[in-house]
Amino acid sequence: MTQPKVLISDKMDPTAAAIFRDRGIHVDEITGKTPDELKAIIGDYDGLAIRSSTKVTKEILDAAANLKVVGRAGIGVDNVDIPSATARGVVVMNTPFGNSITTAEHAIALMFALARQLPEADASTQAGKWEKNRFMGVEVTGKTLGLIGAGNIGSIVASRALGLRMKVVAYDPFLTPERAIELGIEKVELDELLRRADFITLHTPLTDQTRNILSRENLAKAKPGVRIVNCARGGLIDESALKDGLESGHIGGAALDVFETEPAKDSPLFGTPNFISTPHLGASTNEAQVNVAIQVAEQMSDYLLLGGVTNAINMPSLSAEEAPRLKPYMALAEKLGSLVGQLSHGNIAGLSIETEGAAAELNMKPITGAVLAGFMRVHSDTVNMVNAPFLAKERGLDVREVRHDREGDYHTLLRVTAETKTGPRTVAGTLFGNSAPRLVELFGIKVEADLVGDMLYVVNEDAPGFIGRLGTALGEAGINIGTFHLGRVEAGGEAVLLLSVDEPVNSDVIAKVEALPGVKLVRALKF
Ligand SMILES: NC(=O)C1=CN([C@@H]2O[C@H](COP(=O)(O)OP(=O)(O)OC[C@H]3O[C@@H](n4cnc5c(N)ncnc54)[C@H](O)[C@@H]3O)[C@@H](O)[C@H]2O)C=CC1
Ligand SMILES: O=C(O)CCC(=O)C(=O)O
Repeated sequence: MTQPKVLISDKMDPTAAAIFRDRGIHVDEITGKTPDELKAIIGDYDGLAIRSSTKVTKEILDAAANLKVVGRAGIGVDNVDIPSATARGVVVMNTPFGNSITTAEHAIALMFALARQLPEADASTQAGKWEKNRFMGVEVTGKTLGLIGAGNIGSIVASRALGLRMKVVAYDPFLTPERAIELGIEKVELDELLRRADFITLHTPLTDQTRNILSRENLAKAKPGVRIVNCARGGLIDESALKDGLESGHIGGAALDVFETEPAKDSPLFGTPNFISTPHLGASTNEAQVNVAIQVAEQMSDYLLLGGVTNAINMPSLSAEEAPRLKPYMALAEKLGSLVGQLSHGNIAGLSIETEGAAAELNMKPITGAVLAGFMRVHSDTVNMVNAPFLAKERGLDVREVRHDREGDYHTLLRVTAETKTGPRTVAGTLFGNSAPRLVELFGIKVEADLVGDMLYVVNEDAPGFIGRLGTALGEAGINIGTFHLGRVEAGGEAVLLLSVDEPVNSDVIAKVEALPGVKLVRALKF
């Protein structure tokens, strides 16, 4: 295996680079590049570690010929074009918990800063004004905090607010009543939250549903004097309506850590009364940055070195411990998927993937991903385990997974059945010595073959002399046979031949084999 290369393109705690080096990965830390500069160098790297400054656009991904993984040292992945990454088979990972406490603490800090006008009071005091009567604050005790989004960060904010003796109401369509009880908060609809909250804090990702959630219309519904904190994402609040609300006094204060456009160097909100801002500092503590740096470097190294997948946005998880055990199964799965794909010519409406024996105890998602990758790679060489499930869904392929508890003929078995117009067609394989993939069933006929390199698949009437004629036809074309596998249901019936050959079989040779007496089907295969 060649040494993988990782680029760290945003400022990151040095622990990340140290971990990559310790694990034998070459790492370059090159920050502050323009998109064009990044495009020029990204082709060299297998991994890209980022925070929020690097924008991983389709253009960057198109230039990233070797890229396998993007690791976000943080939570939000809105700076990564996930569909393009998925289409290119690049895994995108984040570190969902490493900076949550820190960000929740920043929201609480901003809430206090608003309640007591700390930035203005500080500026005035340091300007020698001593304006004791100008700064009259409010207590938070007994007030209602409205949480929009009660996930990881929102629930930490809730626990801190309850500790401050606030009442907490939350709007989050995915918050279950049981979880709300567990958190000690009240689940409400957005309108009720707006009507009741003295403070509002936002903790949702930016999605089509949350964009502009505090729109002009919703801000108008808020309780007069409400103080608003946003440490989640710019775009959740209509910034121009927020400015109008602050100027009219309907909104008592607003603290933004995040802006519609970042870096926010000349926001119209600057200078508005009771407005406070920080430059996207939510995650900026020593503790959080060490946490996310360690996590991202470990996760990316596990993927690049062992195939382990943790916290991926576009792929199911696969632990670094499971990965080596699954590796031979994935090779078998890919070969079986590829065999079905090569022999089907696109006439397949669905695939059923079954495991039996030892295979039935394994995490099936990666196995399914590998079957689909093998199956679809027949038509596109950019398909891999990351994008195959998405492509299969796009194509409307019905994919089923079945685990069997029963004992079969083999200690471990993987079976792939294609639903074709002419009925189900099944191939199955096992692992010899727990590591070597072998085909053991081909469309109902028992065979035993290694699917490797160039191969020839022939269906013929089982009759004396056929094998000799086939050998002569291939020999005359200068094609050497490496291995020869024969299977049949009964003597004199239909037989299948699977040959490995030392060179590719071209269409002229296929035509010659097709012309042999008793031949029903010939296909050249490649693994
Ligand atoms: N300012 C900063 O430096 C940081 C900002 N963040 C941002 O904070 C946000 C929240 O992070 P986490 O709590 O870790 O995410 P999370 O995924 O744990 O929680 C998000 C919550 O939003 C809820 N939600 C989704 N759609 C909603 C909708 N339409 N209305 C109401 N609620 C909705 C979800 O159900 C979920 O409970 C993310 O956008 C993240 O990027 C995270 C870390 C640092
Ligand atoms: O890395 C940062 O400073 C930003 C963190 C953030 O916004 C996130 O984790 O979503």
